[in-house]
Amino acid sequence: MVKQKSRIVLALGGNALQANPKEISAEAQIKTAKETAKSIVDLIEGGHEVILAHGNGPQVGQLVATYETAAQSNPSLPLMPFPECGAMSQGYIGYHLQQAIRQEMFDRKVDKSVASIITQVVVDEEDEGFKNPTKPVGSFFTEEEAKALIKEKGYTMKEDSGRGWRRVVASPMPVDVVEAPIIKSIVDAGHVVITVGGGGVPVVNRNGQLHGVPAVIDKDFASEKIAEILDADYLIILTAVEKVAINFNTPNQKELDRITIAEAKQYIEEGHFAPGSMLPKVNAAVKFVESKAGRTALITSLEKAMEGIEGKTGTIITA
Ligand SMILES: Nc1ncnc2c1ncn2[C@@H]1O[C@H](COP(=O)(O)OP(=O)(O)O)[C@@H](O)[C@H]1O
Ligand SMILES: NC(=O)OP(=O)(O)O
Repeated sequence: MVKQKSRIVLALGGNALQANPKEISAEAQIKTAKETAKSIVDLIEGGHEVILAHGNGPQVGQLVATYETAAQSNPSLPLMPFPECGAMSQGYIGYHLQQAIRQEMFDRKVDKSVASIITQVVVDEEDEGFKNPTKPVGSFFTEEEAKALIKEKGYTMKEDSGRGWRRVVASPMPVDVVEAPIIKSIVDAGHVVITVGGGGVPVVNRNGQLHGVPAVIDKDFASEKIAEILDADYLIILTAVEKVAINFNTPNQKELDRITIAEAKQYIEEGHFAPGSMLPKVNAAVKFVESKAGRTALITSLEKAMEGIEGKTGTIITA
């Protein structure tokens, strides 16, 4: 599917960072990042320009909750706001990916550098997303545990795609990527960049000054935004499933191979994709393909990334 020497924005889903979503430890993430790096360096070795984005839902939720728990037992400890936790998550996830990719490139004698950029993403203060929290973060809970957390901490909690209950937070749409010129210069220089981690730290522009806001941008939409800005040829969203399905999790489930944006929009309208999980991926793919002629999006699993790129599997979204 992918032409030689393409510019590809690769959005890494949660399973590219933790094999087990219930275990959000540094050790587990380092191990998974090493596996993930292999698929990424396959692409780089294939001559493509790769821009990496990644999620942070489990990590940012864990960081915020850890500070809350610490402050409960010791009120002299400060709470850490969402934007700061978002920046921390970008830092340590980027560090794990950087180490893994650097090593994999070194082992394969690929002469490139890799760096992550703490990326700020501008959002609109009036975005409807601030009124209706939709972005699942942190760990999974049972319904009973979730109800206790709603009562005790005032969290908004929702069921997440049949996998359990999670805290949900505001998720405004990305408007612009503050560090885009630096990101572009790294890509143009032939190096590998990790950016818009966790969708980027959400900031609002008040009279020219940037202020962090408590929200978590969806990394699929932020990946789409940077893909447009960098004039990428492909947006590839890697997640836990090989293909997008209609009638998902029902006896009539049908996996989709190649769909047009018109078909994708029809399936969205019919409610086939779960909000907070598959829906933003399909919406981001549609937005990217619509943004300029010749752009293609692919949604597949990390394990099948190379086959997907060769056009052998995954769900391909074209004009
Ligand atoms: N229609 C659908 N087709 C395929 N997967 C779906 C669909 N609707 C919901 N899902 C779920 O969405 C998940 C991907 O979303 P999520 O786990 O939030 O992504 P990420 O990999 O970015 O963390 C899949 O693993 C699957 O469980
Ligand atoms: N920020 C974000 O979209 O994270 P996840 O992909 O982990 O949900």
